[in-house]
Amino acid sequence: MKELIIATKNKGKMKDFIGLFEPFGIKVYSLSDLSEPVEDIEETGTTFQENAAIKAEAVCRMFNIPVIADDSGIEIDALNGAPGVYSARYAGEAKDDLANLEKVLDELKGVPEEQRTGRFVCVLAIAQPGQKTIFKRGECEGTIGDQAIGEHGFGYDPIFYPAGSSRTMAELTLEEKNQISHRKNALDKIENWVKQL
Ligand SMILES: O=c1[nH]c(=O)c2ncn([C@@H]3O[C@H](COP(=O)(O)OP(=O)(O)OP(=O)(O)O)[C@@H](O)[C@H]3O)c2[nH]1
Ligand SMILES: [Mg+2]
Repeated sequence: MKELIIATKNKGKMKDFIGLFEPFGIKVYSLSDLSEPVEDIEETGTTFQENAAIKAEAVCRMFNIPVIADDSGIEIDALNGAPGVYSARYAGEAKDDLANLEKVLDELKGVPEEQRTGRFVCVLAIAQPGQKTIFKRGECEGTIGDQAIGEHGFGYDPIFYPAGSSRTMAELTLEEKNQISHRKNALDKIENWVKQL
């Protein structure tokens, strides 16, 4: 079976990726799956693209093989695009999914439904030895609810209604999320690269 390293330690992202790469017959490994421990990579960028590049290129240099990184987040229009690039740490360095979504719900208190629009964004970076890094962006439009509903997924999934859906992203099965997500939409754009692996 073909193998690929994803430069992430996020278990929720990895679940998505395992499902997304399975149809290609590719087994994906996160940085937590490797026998050599990889130190946390500091995300010093101010854009998804910068952070995706930092993660993919650092791990590509370590192992000298092609690596994919995902930098992602949720942009909420009524919050001027926040949490955006800072989604993982919105409520503090602990990267606490529940605290993050509660902070968003708090900040959106009193904001009417039609103004609760936003989107998930995913930028994938492919770093390959001796080559320029490639970037592809995927988005998933939707609205933000007023309470957390659903057990699947991670992050802000329990408060995010994909456009046209009466269920939150966390009420969808992994297979359903993987048909419409920002991650799927970004991965579709590198399908040819994935197929030639
Ligand atoms: O509900 C969600 N469903 C998703 O599908 C999703 N994708 C991203 N996010 C949010 O954005 C942060 C990524 O930040 P991020 O790209 O810096 O990753 P991270 O720091 O968690 O892990 P790593 O990949 O850097 O190791 C995550 O923690 C989440 O808060 C999502 N939330
Ligand atoms: Mg991160």
